Amino acid sequence: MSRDPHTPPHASDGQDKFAKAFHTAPDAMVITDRDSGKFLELNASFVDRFGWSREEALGRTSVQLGLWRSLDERQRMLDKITAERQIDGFDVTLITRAGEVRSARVYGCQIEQDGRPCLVLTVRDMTRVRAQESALRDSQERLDLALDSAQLGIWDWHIPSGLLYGSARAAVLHELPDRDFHGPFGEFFACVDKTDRQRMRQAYARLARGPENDYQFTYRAQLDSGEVRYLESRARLYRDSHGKPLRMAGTLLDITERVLRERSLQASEEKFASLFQGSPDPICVSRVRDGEFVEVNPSFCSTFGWLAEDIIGRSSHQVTFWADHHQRSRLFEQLMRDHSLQNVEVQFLTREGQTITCMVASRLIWVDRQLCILSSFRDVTRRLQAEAALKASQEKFAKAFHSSPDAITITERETGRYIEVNEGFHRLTGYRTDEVIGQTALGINIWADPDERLNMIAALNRDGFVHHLEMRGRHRDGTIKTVDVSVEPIELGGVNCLLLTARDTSELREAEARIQHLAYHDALTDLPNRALLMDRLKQQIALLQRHSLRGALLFLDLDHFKHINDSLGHSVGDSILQMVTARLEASVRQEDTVARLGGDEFVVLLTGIEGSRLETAQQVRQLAEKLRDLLAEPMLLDGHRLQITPSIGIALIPDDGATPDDLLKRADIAMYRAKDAGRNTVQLFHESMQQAASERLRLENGLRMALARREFNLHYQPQVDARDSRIVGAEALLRWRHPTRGPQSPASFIRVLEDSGLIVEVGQWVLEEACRTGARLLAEGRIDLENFSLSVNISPRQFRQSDFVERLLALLHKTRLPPSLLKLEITEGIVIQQLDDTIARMERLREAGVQFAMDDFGTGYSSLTYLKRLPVDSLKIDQSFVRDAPNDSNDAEIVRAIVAMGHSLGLELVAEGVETPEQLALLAEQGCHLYQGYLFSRPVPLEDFIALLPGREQQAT
Ligand SMILES: Nc1nc2c(ncn2[C@@H]2O[C@@H]3COP(=O)(O)O[C@H]4[C@@H](O)[C@H](n5cnc6c(=O)[nH]c(N)nc65)O[C@@H]4COP(=O)(O)O[C@H]3[C@H]2O)c(=O)[nH]1
Repeated sequence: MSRDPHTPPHASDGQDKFAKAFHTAPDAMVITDRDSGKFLELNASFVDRFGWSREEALGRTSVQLGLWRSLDERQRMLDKITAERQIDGFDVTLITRAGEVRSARVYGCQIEQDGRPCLVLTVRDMTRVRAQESALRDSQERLDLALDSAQLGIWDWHIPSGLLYGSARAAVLHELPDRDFHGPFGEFFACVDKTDRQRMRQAYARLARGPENDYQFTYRAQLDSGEVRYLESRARLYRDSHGKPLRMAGTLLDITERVLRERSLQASEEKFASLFQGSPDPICVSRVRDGEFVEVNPSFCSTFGWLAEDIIGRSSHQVTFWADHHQRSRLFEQLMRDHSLQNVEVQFLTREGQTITCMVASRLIWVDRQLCILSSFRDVTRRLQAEAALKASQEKFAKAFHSSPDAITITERETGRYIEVNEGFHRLTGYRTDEVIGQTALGINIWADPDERLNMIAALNRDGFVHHLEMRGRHRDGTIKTVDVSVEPIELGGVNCLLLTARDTSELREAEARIQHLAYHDALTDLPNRALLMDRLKQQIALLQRHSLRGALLFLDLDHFKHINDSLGHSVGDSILQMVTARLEASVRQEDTVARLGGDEFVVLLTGIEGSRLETAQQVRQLAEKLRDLLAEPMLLDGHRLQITPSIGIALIPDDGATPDDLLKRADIAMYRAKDAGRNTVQLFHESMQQAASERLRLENGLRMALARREFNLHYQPQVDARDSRIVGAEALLRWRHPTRGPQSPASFIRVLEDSGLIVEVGQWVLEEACRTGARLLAEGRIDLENFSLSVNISPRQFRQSDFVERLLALLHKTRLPPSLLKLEITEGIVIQQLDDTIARMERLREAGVQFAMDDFGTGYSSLTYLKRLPVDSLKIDQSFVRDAPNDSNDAEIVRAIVAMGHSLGLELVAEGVETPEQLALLAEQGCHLYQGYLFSRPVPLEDFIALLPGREQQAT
């Protein structure tokens, strides 16, 4: 570009040549006088560059021209030339005539010209170069700054030599010293993780194969500290003209933070995704713009019944998700305003249309640059239901608590203080709720027995609960009550409490005692009953045996009591039994037992009697006689003066039996014997009586089979009109012929039939047989409907059958016996019991034509009162009066009175048991002409009776 600036122009070497070079040099050149500094020569480039013309500059100095910005700089330059005789590129800053600042580099040397030391100076304008350099430097700095601020390191690998340049930053990133690296490739990348180095090689191999030249690779630098640094290398491969890799240069960036951030982001995204997917609560994302579901989790699907693919892409409106659209709009507005919603209770509809109540939380989020709503739901339907159920149950329990008839208290376990008591507690103790809350049971002295209280606490501590412990509690008025106590531990608001239930069992206990008493006592007389008697008897037998003492069992039966009961009514009967009780109790010792077995049967158990059997028997008999006399004392009841006599049977203990059953049976047997012996007597049991009792049993058993074996038949006793000895009727009388023992006495077997109840069945048979006979006699013309009646005895039990009337009418219908031919003989016993019912039955039968006769009239409590009301046709005068009437004026008087009564009531009179003409005469005298008795005929079998009847021809006449 220019000649060597060190070579000054030399006059002696051809002045023109040098001058030309001097003047045409592109750099500014001057020759100055060394000592004065004045310009001696200058070239055109100087004029060009500095603006001073040759004329202006020659003879003047650079200082005079104001070329220097810094005179110090000029001086340093001059000093350097002086010292070194030349300068080879001294950078200076000069100023042109126009004031422009120029960077220049000065070359120069000292020469001799005309004997004067001169300086030849070449001033090369470096302004542009400097500007370029500065710009370069600036851009380098900016690059460095950028790289630095980007934290980029740079590297440059010369592939053929394997040498690598790395910037200080790149070096530091590789944990190399903090300066530029110049060294082998391997050394630079020594810290790269082994596997990454392998990958790096592969990546380079791929790159080297071309055609790509850009390279990006992330690898891990293993630091000495054990940490790992992630570095991202971006580079470009430069190839030679043959395409062979020549150079590779690029940057290096520490992306550890980013990698870690990305990783944690990824982890958090995964976490969120798994939270979203795995959340037990339903979650959905819906778009604000159109309300469409963007994402739903599995719980959402299972809760609301939608498949994800069915609901995603559809709006909540389209799938009818909200139960209340107004609420939806309201909440949407609120969400838009507040950006979030917290725990709002909302009702949604499932796919099946079922309502589910949820607590909903929503907030706005951005998903793929779209504003969305993230909502999570908590299904509280069950909880609300459970809460409602709990509330209901709490209310129920509160109700139960307060309305319970039992006393219920809740106390704090630690202090024993009452927290709650109910109305039942008030009733039981007298304390009101407000008086006891905060108090303790001990404080208000609720428990009557401190030991019982301690027992309860011990049981509670031992078993954890108390169930049905009987305790005694104290009412505030001091009364003690038996209570059944149960205690359960409960927890209330984290506080250990005790729930105590106390039931007042005082009444229950009393009732139990009453029941117990009733079980062992007779309700009417409050005497021990059979069970208690047997119990005491058992004890006494053992006791007496142990002490070799004797005792006795007295069996009392009131004579004709049934009759009294029937005739005067139950209340009179009851009063009699109570009076008998009082009399019995008053006449025995405290240790003796008076018991009632039922009906009119009493038992007296006498104990602790000393002496032989004989002595005891005597003693007991005396007492029994005393009792008999006492009971026989008249009683005044309901205006009636009554006399009750007992029949008493005695069994001695242990002589007559070793068991309660045996003793009672034997006393009973003795009592029967007393009855048989005419009543109002005392009988001591004797072995022979056992036989009589056995006989009775045998009789009963025989009777049970008699009907089936056809052992019964009927005898007929004529009823006669004495005036013309005409048979006007007959009484059918039952007869029993035992297969081996022959005919049995009706007097004994009829009583057994009645006692055993067999009379109902047998009586029916009698009626049937009698009706058939009557019908036959009528059919055969042996009797006359107008002048004959057939009497049949009806026992009270038979008459009391509920369907007696219907049965009889049916029977009459069946046998075709005209009802008017039948006459039912009833006793006062039938009549008195339930008088109205009796009359009603009799009326019904009488309407059908059946007649009634009152049997045994005079023996009972024959009273005009009821006789007037009874629809009877005839009275039968009992044979006991008839028998003695001729000799006994008393009986004759009774007969007269009965006949008079009969006549005044318009009743027919039939006298029974007429055996003698005297009797008949007396009756006739009184005006009673109809009779029945041996005088005319005994009861006879049917054929014999028929024989007594007048022949048909006779009858017809
Ligand atoms: N000494 C004596 N006795 C005479 C005389 N004339 C009749 N008799 C007896 O007096 C009883 C009259 O019957 P009753 O008073 O109804 O007394 C009857 C009656 O109450 C009852 N009876 C008899 N047959 C039946 C029956 O089929 N059903 C029911 N329920 N009771 C019957 O048995 C009782 C006794 O019957 P019988 O032993 O047959 O005794 C009969 C009869 O044989 C006489 O001149 N002198």
